[in-house]
Amino acid sequence: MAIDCIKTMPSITTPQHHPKDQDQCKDDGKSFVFDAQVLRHQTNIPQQFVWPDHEKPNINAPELQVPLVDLGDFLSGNPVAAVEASRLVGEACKKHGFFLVVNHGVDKTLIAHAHNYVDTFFKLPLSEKQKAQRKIGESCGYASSFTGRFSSKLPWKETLSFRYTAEENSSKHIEEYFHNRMGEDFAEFGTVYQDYCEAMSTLSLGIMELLGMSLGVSREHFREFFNENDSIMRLNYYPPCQKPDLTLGTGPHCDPTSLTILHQDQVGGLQVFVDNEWRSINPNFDAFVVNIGDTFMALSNGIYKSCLHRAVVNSQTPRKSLAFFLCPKNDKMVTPPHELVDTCNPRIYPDFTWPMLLEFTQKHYRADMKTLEVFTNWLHQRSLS
Ligand SMILES: C=C1C[C@]23C[C@@]1(O)CC[C@H]2[C@@]12CC[C@H](O)[C@@](C)(C(=O)O1)[C@H]2[C@@H]3C(=O)O
Ligand SMILES: O=C(O)CCC(=O)C(=O)O
Ligand SMILES: [Fe+2]
Repeated sequence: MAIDCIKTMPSITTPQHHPKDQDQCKDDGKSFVFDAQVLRHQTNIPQQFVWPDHEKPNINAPELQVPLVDLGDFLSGNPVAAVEASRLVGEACKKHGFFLVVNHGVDKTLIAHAHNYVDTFFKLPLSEKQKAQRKIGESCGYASSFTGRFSSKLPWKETLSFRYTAEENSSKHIEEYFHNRMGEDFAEFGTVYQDYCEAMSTLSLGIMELLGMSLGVSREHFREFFNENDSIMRLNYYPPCQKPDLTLGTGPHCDPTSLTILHQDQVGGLQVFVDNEWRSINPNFDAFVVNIGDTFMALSNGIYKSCLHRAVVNSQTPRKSLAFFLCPKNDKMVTPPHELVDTCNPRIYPDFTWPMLLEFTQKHYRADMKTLEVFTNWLHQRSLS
């Protein structure tokens, strides 16, 4: 039996949000396990994975072609390239909140290794993967679907998430984490993701310069804000599904984090919502997909959009993606720079810290396309009571 239990998640009620709308958990005392080795062959998928008709995917959504932002010349200080890259990024972030970067400077062999080790981990027997099991209320560890938290609209995927902290004198904590959780055989695994996260953190600081420039703020402002960051790395593994048109690998959502740097393998499945329709972003090994998340939308005073996206699955081939979620250090106040606020553009979101929003999505609200709006109302209500 592949599935058996559900746990309770505290729910909140605000004028904008009713727990029922989000299909939060009921507490019937049972527990689900998403065992991909079993489920990938089932032609009748469990009801918990069947999404409502209005959210069912078009697995053949039309491709969206977007201009590639060339970071090579920008990062090496070419002023003409900087103006062009900043124009493209500004346009994209105001419209839909994502863009693709090439010539990013990240070693291709490192990216390939990072993908290979996703296979290594997810092909392990369930009991081995569970050595790194994510606990309820935590954002790190192994999670098979979302089975401990929700009873419906479950994503057809497994994930492995871990923290990456960039600060002066920070140790090789990812190596230690895997060594402690998974044993000595995982030493090299830890080294690869330590190196990958360091490369992602460096790349995200370069992109922060570009975002600062494109918003008319100094190049340094957001780079400094994120220089020390407390980020999350997530490995997504989507097993084949015999009913890919009934379910979703990842439901429609905006990332609550600041900036996501995503690398998808050659299988395809990422879709973004642009001009009122879902469009596919075809895989490109040379490119990273960069999404604006809710926290950066707040930092830009709503000028840049948090990207609405989802992932579909297929009946044949497992799919992998590597997601680095850039997050500010815990004590940083998320507040827009003064250049982005004036009488014509008053503040849209109240000040908050990243741990407040993270806790909101872990304890009170299942991240979707309205997270930032509901969180804002929740903060306002709390400050009145
Ligand atoms: C199907 C889903 C997976 C997801 C929760 C959701 O209902 C829709 C949003 C997804 C998301 C995006 C942000 C975070 O990465 C995440 C952990 C979250 O809180 O919402 C994921 C969830 C996931 O990947 O499991
Ligand atoms: O796998 C993908 O392409 C998207 C994953 C995603 O959106 C996420 O992990 O937040
Ligand atoms: Fe996402």
